[in-house]
Amino acid sequence: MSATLDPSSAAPAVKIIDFSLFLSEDSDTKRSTANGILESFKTIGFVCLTNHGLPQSRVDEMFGWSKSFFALPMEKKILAPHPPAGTHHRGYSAPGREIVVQGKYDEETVKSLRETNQDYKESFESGREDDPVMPNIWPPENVLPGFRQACLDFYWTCYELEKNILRALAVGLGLDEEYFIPFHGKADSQLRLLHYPPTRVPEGAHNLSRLAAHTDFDTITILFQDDVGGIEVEDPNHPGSFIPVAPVPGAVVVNAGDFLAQWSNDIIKSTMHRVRAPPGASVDGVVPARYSIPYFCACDLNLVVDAIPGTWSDENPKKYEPTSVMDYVMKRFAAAY
Ligand SMILES: O=C(O)CCC(=O)C(=O)O
Ligand SMILES: [Fe+2]
Repeated sequence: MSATLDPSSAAPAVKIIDFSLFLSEDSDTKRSTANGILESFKTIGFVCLTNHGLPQSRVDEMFGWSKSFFALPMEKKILAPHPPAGTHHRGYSAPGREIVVQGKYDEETVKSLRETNQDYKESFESGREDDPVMPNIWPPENVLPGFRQACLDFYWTCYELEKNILRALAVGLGLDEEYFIPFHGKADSQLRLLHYPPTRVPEGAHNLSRLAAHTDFDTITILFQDDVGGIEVEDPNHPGSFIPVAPVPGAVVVNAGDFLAQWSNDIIKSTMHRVRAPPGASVDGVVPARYSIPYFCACDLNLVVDAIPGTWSDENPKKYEPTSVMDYVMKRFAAAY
């Protein structure tokens, strides 16, 4: 049912679980698969799911749209500008320096990026079209015809997978399979397209950072990645030491966010992760581009949630007060931008 990515390492590698076993009709198989997923969330906060039911052709298509969007000239991409405030997290964010986008990588630039640990990426964020809190910001339709609809279609496809993973978590926690669904009924999620441009690695330099270590602050994140690699997860037993999550064809990487950790009274872990230019991936000193697509699943913003039943007891009391999702999420968005 499951395997580890790096059996030779003492670190608890991220488990690979065949999600079709949860989707099966057999209740024992379902339960043991759900238990495996929950166990991964409790130990390392990450799991890799194969056979998750979202057709690979849809994923490939979305990566195609992402490449087309990021390949547009800068003056077109900034027609969908991310607003200055992080609390309206939609639209296009350029890399810290335009020189990076234009592909002029001089050693000084790379060095200073590395020293300041500046994230070396560009992104495009979208959500559901009728979101009153964060309306979408699209490029004009004629800039990339079909892009808007493709993002929306993929968003709703991810929402189906989100609900199935939430069902597995509920079963793992011994709750009714539908427990988490009404908390995520509005689909207040966010689809993020990410492009890490090719990077020249100066001679002697190691471990170029593409995305600084952070935790996500949602319920769960579903990550689609290309085959370049580079995402790494902090080893819970050795803080400061990171474990690579190798790309598995057709799989998604799923991780718990801070909101779920808190909601679960901290029995589930939200683990630090980062993206680095994978060592050994460079060709003539240039690390290839990385494309990834995280889909962040959040609770409905209008709700107030209290600790999940079964995660607290007299011996292990609730650690947190009931929390307004809107307050929690907005504070984090404001701080992140
Ligand atoms: O690009 C990746 O694989 C990671 C993205 C990520 O962790 C994030 O956007 O929060
Ligand atoms: Fe993340």
